[in-house]
Amino acid sequence: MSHTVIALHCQALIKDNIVRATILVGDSGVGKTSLLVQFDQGKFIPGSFSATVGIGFTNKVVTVDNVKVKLQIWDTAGQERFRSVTHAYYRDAHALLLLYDITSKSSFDNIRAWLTEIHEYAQSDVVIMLLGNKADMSSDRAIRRDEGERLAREYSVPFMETSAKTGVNVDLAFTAVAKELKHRAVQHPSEPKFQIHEYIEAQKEKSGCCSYF
Ligand SMILES: Nc1nc2c(ncn2[C@@H]2O[C@H](COP(=O)(O)OP(=O)(O)OP(=O)(O)O)[C@@H](O)[C@H]2O)c(=O)[nH]1
Repeated sequence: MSHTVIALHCQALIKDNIVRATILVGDSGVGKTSLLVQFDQGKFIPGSFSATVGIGFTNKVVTVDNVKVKLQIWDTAGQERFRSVTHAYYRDAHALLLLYDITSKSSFDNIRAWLTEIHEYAQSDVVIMLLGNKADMSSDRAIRRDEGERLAREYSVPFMETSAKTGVNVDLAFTAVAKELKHRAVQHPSEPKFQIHEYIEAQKEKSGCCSYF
């Protein structure tokens, strides 16, 4: 087969474009903007913290099983005074990444309040993922990994620890969400139901991620 034919064949396999809105929420300073910059540009900008004002926006395409999933990612401001702006975006969100900072007990304690808000304003079938960010800062850790796991189990949501600084699990978090959204949109009858928890565990094992923490 010539290169041209192979290219055309591959293009034909990319059947659908799925566009899905994903929003990042959590207390101010937990690392939402940094996580998005790491996912989008593969870099971490250290230095002074500049809080998001209102809302930021980035488009990112993830190819899942030959289907392009365009994630429209909304980076919300964690500060209380922007909360009404954030609420307006919940309704249209297909997925929500909810972050706390593993070095901040208050950001973890506030997760229950965030989940209450999400259940009040978002669609009932929204995909939610809980992320414990700043996993590279193990010497300042205030929340053990098993505490994050337990909270996630209580709310039946997938969980992982991430580091926007080192990039650990950042791609995995967004890819797992994109896969779940793709499978919900394009589910072939012969395909078994996608299990996001199983996918995450299998990927973590493959990368040996968790020994980093
Ligand atoms: N060590 C470390 N620092 C991080 C990580 N993620 C973010 N930070 C730092 O934490 C601070 C806050 O990060 P942001 O990404 O601005 O936090 P945010 O959640 O977007 O904050 P708001 O915009 O106010 O809601 C910055 O100084 C970042 O450099 C991480 O994974 N590891």
